[in-house]
Amino acid sequence: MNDLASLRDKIDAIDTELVRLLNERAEVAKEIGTIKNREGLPIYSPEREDKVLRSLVQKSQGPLRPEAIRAIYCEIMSASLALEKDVAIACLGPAGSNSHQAAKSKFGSSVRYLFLSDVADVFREVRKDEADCGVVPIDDPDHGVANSTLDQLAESDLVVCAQIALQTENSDSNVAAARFFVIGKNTNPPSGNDCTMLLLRIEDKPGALVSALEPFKTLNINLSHFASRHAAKGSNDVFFFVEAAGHTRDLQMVDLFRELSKRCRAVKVLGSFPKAASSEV
Ligand SMILES: O=C(O)C(=O)C[C@]1(C(=O)O)C=C[C@@H](O)C=C1
Repeated sequence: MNDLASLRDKIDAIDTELVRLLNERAEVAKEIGTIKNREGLPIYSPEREDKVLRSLVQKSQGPLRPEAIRAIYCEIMSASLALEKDVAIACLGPAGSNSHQAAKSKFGSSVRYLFLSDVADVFREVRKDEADCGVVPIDDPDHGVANSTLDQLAESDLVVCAQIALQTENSDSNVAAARFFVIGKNTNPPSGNDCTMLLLRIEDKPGALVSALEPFKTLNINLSHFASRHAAKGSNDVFFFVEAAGHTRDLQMVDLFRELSKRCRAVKVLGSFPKAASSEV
């Protein structure tokens, strides 16, 4: 037998074993799905997916690149999700849009996608349980921050449960990352690698913002993103959206919220979710 044929025989044997193992894994995922459905737990577990991916990337000795491992496991977990429930993800259409691509890079090709025409509709479909989660833009290199998403987050009781970085190419062929949020109804448990999006409502007067940000410095909590919006018409308040390192259940977050509540008109937690993988940003 020539080299090529014998190497292909080897691959056939490995594939047979891989598919057997994948089906065995899928059976376990179905059992997890039965428990989750029985106990009313969320099917999508971003903190668990993040832990699985980080641990596999760390254990892998190559030659597969980390991005390849992430892409393969995105599809494996997508297939698990679809076996656990008829999972639907709402995003901005049409099929093939940046939002759809971002959603597919997180949820894979086994789940169902609903295409909506604006961000408010994505929030509405998730609130009505027509979709399990929604994917909405938060910032992109060409258009900056998506104000419609900030406005919906300020009003809505939905939370940010994951983020997605999508590499996009602009007209000058520069590659940059557009960021999207996954929104849902459930608060994530800690993954050990989280950040928290907060909305601070602050009076529009000198020194108010500096005072509100001071506790982050004192408690040594890193801030990674920052955006502002005027609160409702006729009000003299400004909304500041900040992304801080850590999870709301971290001990130092308790201290942070106590300090913030003294310095801000209102503080709203928009969600704690796993940080993007370093190769994604
Ligand atoms: O561990 C779980 O909760 C599962 O449902 C299994 C699994 C997986 O395939 O590993 C699938 C979907 C979840 O989002 C997370 C992980």
